[in-house]
Amino acid sequence: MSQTTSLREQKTVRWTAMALVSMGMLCGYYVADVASPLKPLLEGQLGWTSTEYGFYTGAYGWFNVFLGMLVVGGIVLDRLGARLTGFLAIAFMFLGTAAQWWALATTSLAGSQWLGVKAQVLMAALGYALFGVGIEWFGITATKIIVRWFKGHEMALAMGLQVAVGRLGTAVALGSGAAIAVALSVAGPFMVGTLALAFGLVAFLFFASLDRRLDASERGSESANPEDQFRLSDIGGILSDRGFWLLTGLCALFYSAVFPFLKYAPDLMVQKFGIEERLSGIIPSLLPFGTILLTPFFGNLYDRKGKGATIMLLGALFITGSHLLLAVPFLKFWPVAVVAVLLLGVGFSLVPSAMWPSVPKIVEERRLGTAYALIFFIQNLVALMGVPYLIGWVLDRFCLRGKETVTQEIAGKLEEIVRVHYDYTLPMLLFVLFGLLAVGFALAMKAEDRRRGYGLELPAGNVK
Ligand SMILES: NCCCC[C@H](N)C(=O)NCC(=O)O
Repeated sequence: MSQTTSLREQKTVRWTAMALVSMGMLCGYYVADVASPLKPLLEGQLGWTSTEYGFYTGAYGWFNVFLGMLVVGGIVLDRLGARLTGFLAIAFMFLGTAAQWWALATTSLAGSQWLGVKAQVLMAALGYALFGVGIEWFGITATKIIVRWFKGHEMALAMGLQVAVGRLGTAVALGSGAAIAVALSVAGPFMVGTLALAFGLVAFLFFASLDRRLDASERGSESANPEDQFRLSDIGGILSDRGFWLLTGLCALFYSAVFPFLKYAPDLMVQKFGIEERLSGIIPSLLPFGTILLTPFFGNLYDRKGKGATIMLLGALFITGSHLLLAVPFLKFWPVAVVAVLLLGVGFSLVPSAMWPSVPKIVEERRLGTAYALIFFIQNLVALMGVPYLIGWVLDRFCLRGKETVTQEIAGKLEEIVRVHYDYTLPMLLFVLFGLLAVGFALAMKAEDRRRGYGLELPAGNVK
């Protein structure tokens, strides 16, 4: 069968496939980040501490790391294909979000403890952990789908756009989460997320039928050639590559400076810049909004001009500078926060736009699902589980400045809530440290690329 008759050669069809898959990303990222603007409300209305919030938000990685679900996901993807893995992923996200909705809405858990933890906190955490499996499986599946549909075409642009659609979900979550919670209840944003994921599932079923047609147009299955089948022994091959480890290190450190920051950014706006709780997600939402245009822009630049390793280095420098600005204690005016968040947005666009399309330059296609899963595994362990918990613990242990009881209107009623005050200097310095370490890894990656000739500085069309 000649390449020209394949369905992927039709531009409209491959972009339709990309759009359908991106719906899952949109809804998934909304739920992933919707708790961030709720932190002050979880503390004020439900009596959570920062450590409990960090415990809950770090639960994202529990099953991925401790049950090895990310590696299982990579193997399921490479052996059973993207359609089944994608379907399971959205189903996990849906169930995990419904569980979080229930945990925050029910009164039946009030006052109970499970394993020494507030039952409500643990139930919400377990829901988030299941959701975390789903969104990570979906992330690696969507990336592999893009490689399959776009290789030899606009691959970095498509990956950039897919990430950008996800970031739109984050922006909507940050911008609207607190307002929905104030209007309905603190569980309200999770109800919206559950409904959105049902929609994402339907969109993915449409994609699956298109993908089946792609198979038919190529008269084969997703992995028709036995030579192309993934083998367990391939894991050793991936792990013995220094370039793979440098990219993984950069990924873990870069995302440690960004994703956990997003979990605390609305609270930082309240605590340091004096922004009203209801509006606390607005400035942080500029971050994902900025990346919506910039990530595909830099992805397109990488496709056409190359310079992937340089783009990653620049991105790491931008995030370090931005966190430094936010760490300075006397810079408390909200325009400083806007500038810093915009700088962070540039960094948050530069690194992923070059990092994810660089993986196929380092790892063979048949090993890609597992390679992405291994990278995400380390990222989950460090950036999505360890660091969010660490920041919550640091806040409670070293940064508490006092508490007061205030009256606030919630769902139309006046209620007394507790307002907790923190000094965010130390957590921000930790984010600066992660940025600096990411710069170190980006420099080492650039040197390794020169030595091994991965082609990270070359334009598209040079994938091995
Ligand atoms: N807040 C969503 C977390 C997604 C984590 C995922 N492992 C990932 O890194 N995706 C790529 C990205 O840049 O969002």
